[in-house]
Amino acid sequence: MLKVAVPNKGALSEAAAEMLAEAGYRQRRNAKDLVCVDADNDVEFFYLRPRDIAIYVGEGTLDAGITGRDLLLDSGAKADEVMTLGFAGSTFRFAAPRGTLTSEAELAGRRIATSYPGIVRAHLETLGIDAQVVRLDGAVETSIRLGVADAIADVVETGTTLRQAGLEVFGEPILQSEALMITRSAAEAPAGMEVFRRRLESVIVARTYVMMDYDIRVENVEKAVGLTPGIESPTVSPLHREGWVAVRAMVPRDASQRIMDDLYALGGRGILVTDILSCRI
Ligand SMILES: Nc1ncnc2c1ncn2[C@@H]1O[C@H](COP(=O)(O)OP(=O)(O)OP(=O)(O)O)[C@@H](O)[C@H]1O
Ligand SMILES: O=P(O)(O)OC[C@H]1O[C@H](OP(=O)(O)OP(=O)(O)O)[C@H](O)[C@@H]1O
Ligand SMILES: [Mg+2]
Repeated sequence: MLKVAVPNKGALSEAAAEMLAEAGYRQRRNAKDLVCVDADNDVEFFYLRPRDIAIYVGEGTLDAGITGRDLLLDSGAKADEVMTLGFAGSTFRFAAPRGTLTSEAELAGRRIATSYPGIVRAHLETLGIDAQVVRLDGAVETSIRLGVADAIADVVETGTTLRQAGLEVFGEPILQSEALMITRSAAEAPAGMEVFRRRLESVIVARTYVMMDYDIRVENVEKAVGLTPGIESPTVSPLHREGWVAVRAMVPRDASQRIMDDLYALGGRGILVTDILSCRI
């Protein structure tokens, strides 16, 4: 049975469970359950602290996991990104009280609070800066006011938490993070891994693309297909009406309105957009 680690709480947990459910996997009913066996699909899900997931996968105790790139890098575990999952996007950045620090060089000799000491130490080393790293479990934004640090390095999404704490980012972003599927480095894929990967990929594609159908005059079909090239190649079928064809292609969801405008301007009519429920491409 394939063993998969899923975040049991925090920013990744709900979106990960939703994605797995959409991929047709059974998920726990109760937020306190630690394990959920999906016997029909031959997968066992383990609900673990997001921070621990890369460690289990890196050790080979579990076959695959869902975690954040920042957590994977901070852990130093021997696990690799298989694919990005399209949620929990964030930036990892230095911040300090407004108007105090303006560049990384000013961190020399200061205290930096973070829940990600592995990333911060490695980054300071790359920059050649000697500073003290103070490891905290969370809510690091408060640490400066409470006097244990001069700056922080933390996850920033909207920036609301920083603003509320009177802090502002400075220097270059340390890294871009997002949710990932990870597996053990250099391990042979166990049975069922490829099916698991494909199912997650199918959810991402179904979320990212929509199906577009339209009718167009034959003489404009090449131009129209240029706007809707699809993933492999669009389907072009004859219409009963002389001189017209019907075209069907997958298009990126976020570009669909613009593509419809362009198709309409080209003479496309009966342009329909539908959701893709699931797919294999
Ligand atoms: N506001 C956010 N927006 C997007 N991603 C976030 C946000 N906060 C955290 N993350 C991401 O979620 C992942 C895990 O963070 P999370 O805060 O859920 O775990 P944790 O801090 O270990 O647990 P907890 O906060 O429950 O103590 C990381 O990859 C992080 O980048
Ligand atoms: O830029 P924002 O949109 O405000 O989001 C970023 C905040 O979200 C996370 O906190 P979380 O709720 O996980 O608390 P924690 O710091 O205790 O982990 C992260 O650690 C930041 O504090
Ligand atoms: Mg957190």
